[in-house]
Amino acid sequence: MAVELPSSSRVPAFLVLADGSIFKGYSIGVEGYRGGEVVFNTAMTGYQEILTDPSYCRQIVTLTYPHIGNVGVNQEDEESAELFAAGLIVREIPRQLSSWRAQGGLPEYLKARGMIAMAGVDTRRLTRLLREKGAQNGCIWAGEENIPAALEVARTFPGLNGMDLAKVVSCTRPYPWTEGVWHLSGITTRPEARFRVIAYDFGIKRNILRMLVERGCAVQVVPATTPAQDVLSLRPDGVFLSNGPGDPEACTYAIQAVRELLAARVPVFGICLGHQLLALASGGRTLKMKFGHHGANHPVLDQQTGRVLITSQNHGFAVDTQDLPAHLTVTHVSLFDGSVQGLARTDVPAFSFQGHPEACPGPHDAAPLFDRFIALMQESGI
Ligand SMILES: NC(=O)CC[C@H](N)C(=O)O
Repeated sequence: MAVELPSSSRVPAFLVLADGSIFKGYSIGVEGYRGGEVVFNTAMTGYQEILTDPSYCRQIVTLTYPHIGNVGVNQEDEESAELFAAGLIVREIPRQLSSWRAQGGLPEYLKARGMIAMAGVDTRRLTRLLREKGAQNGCIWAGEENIPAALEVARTFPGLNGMDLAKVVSCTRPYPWTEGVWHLSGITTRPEARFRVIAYDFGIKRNILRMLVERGCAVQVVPATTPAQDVLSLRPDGVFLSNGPGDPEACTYAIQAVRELLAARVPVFGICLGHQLLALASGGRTLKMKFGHHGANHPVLDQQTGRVLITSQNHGFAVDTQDLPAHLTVTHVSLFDGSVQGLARTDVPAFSFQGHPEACPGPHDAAPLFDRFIALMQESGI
């Protein structure tokens, strides 16, 4: 049951889009304002994973599912140490939590972590607008109303095109991922490490690191700007390219590094931004999508097996299908719009996926792609 706060104690909040549209509601986070690109996500679960996914840096996220916060928050569901989204917009916040895993409520968490967020918004109207016009720049504002000032912030936000944000969210120093594998029983185990993997942190999510460790990888995470020679000098069995925010074309240093790694024939696996970087380093191109893919039920066709995978997605750029170089094979396509969802190099051991095989809370249909990376390292090591 949702128990609403008395409206007199609510701080007003509003969203203004660059096209002048206004959405009013009330604050469920801290007071202040932020500009960003407004995107909608259709997932019914995983709001905490979304807020802490570094790929949402500079994006204001609206969730189409109307009740957000029902299961509260807990430490284990964070995909990184920070709340990276620029803002959160929901229809309704239930005041009563129902989960044995909850360690606290969402509004308290948003406030403690300095997030600007609002509820009471007609998220269906907002989503329809974004679908029709495409992702919009906007300003989320919590506190005393000042529409002209918010409109100015929305209109001066430069947009994500050309923005290199991987460098902004990446770790600044290399570190080993030391966490073991937890089990619901409360026991933590550490599978024997058989492969040395270097993971580029362009905005890496913790569940990726967990899935690599579960499969016998010892993982060293390195900053986004690490030169390929530094990575190769560690003689890794494989290199992982993480997800991350912003425009992939703007990450010129990473594109160069991936090119050198491919030339060295080290096994490479890329997810989302990592997939786009693999394409760019291989001579492909990327483009900005109208409103992107953000959800947890996107059907993707595996062209090799004919199987359909239900996948989690979060991207606003995509690999251009036009003029793909001959050494890139399209392994997966979106059944929503035919966009490229998976690539493999025909000449060197490298492949990538646009969606999220690590999706936590799922779906898990694409998880076997991690096993494919293990197999690739195994074959290459012989
Ligand atoms: N989740 C991601 O890695 C997103 C990749 C890229 N920033 C995009 O929007 O397409």
